[in-house]
Amino acid sequence: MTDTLSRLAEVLEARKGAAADSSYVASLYHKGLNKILEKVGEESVETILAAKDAAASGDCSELIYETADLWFHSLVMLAALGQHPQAVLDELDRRFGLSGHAEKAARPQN
Ligand SMILES: N=c1c2ncn([C@@H]3O[C@H](COP(=O)(O)OP(=O)(O)OP(=O)(O)O)[C@@H](O)[C@H]3O)c2ncn1[C@@H]1O[C@H](COP(=O)(O)O)[C@@H](O)[C@H]1O
Repeated sequence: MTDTLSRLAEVLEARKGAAADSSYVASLYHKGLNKILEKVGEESVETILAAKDAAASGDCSELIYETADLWFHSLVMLAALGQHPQAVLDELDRRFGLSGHAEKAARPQN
């Protein structure tokens, strides 16, 4: 699972030097952070709507598709800000060893 994130992170990094019209990710970088954040917002809403539909119909295929779009655009956002997905996995690993109250107390301050 983490191998997929690593390979995708490598591709996202490589797209930083690419021409705007050469790929979708390159075009997002050229449009800038606001466009990337707009896409994260759009995909969040689409994921929520797909979850509501999945709960009503029992069919989760659209929910999986939209969640992949949301994860992907979140990775583009992190890459645009110089962050690797490993940082998020490290944070989840850190929380894994903490109980609810301890986790809140131990949250790193920015
Ligand atoms: N995982 C993805 C991925 N998921 C979703 N998308 C794109 O995200 C867009 C989301 O759909 P929308 O309809 O919301 O977007 P749109 O209408 O194209 O764009 P807007 O003009 O509305 O912003 C689609 O164009 C999808 O093709 C992705 N594009 C690329 N990847 C990965 O990123 C890698 C690099 O992609 P390129 O930079 O395109 O080579 C690829 O090899 C893939 O592994």
